[in-house]
Amino acid sequence: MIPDDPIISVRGLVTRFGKHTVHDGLDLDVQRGEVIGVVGGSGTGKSVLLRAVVGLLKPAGGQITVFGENVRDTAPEEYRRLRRRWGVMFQGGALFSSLDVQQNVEAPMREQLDLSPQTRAALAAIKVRMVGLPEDALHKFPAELSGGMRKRAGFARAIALDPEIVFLDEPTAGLDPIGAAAFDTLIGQLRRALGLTVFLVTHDLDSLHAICDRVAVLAEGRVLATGTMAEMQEIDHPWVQAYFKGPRARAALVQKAAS
Ligand SMILES: Nc1ncnc2c1ncn2[C@@H]1O[C@H](COP(=O)(O)OP(=O)(O)OP(=O)(O)O)[C@@H](O)[C@H]1O
Repeated sequence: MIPDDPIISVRGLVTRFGKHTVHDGLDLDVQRGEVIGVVGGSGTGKSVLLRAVVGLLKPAGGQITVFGENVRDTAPEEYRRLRRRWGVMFQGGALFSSLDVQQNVEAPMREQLDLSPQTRAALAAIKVRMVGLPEDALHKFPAELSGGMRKRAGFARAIALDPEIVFLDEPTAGLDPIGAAAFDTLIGQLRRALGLTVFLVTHDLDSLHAICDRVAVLAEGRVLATGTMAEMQEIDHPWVQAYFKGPRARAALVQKAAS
């Protein structure tokens, strides 16, 4: 792969559930090392796009390559090898409720790597520390954690295998503004420290301002526009105007200017 190739490339993606077409010829490129924020109205297919890119959902058409490899048509062993290079945090953290935090973080390691229990435990402890959880969180079950701690634990699991890309589905949803800002800071810090590419599905304008290099707007079954937050101001589309120039957008801008 030549270095300037996109790390993720989606061409002509079509996804359907029965007669309902979610994506109808969607194109998107993500460059290595960038944080891209995927936004769009409810039900426009942001999570479905994420699931298609990581190979959890079979599209009706189009092509998706990650690291230059075709995700859709890989052999199981090849897909397993690809999956090792990315981490996913689904909505709400999506932890296994019957496993404690250490076991949750170890889960991808058990599946993908042949490590001794001691090494796994040591690596899980490092990941938990990296996401800012206290050491005693390791032996807590998801139900014993706050929403913010659960998200951090989900993030620790997403980086368990030292991925090159992390996919985060609405990581700040449901957090109070202080917790959400702290989570944005964490994403920014880990992105810099680990050289991550971040595919971030979000509704959170503050997150877009704080950590995204570029935004991709989903509407009408495709990516309507991509660009910086400043470039979004210039897009002449009713949803884009309402979202990026509405009262919440102005509040987020004021907050950014003050920070
Ligand atoms: N497994 C499924 N079976 C049937 N329909 C589905 C399935 N998953 C998603 N959909 C439909 O696909 C559309 C897009 O869903 P998706 O979850 O990607 O939306 P979204 O943009 O992430 O929305 P939100 O911002 O509300 O989370 C919705 O109409 C949803 O009902």
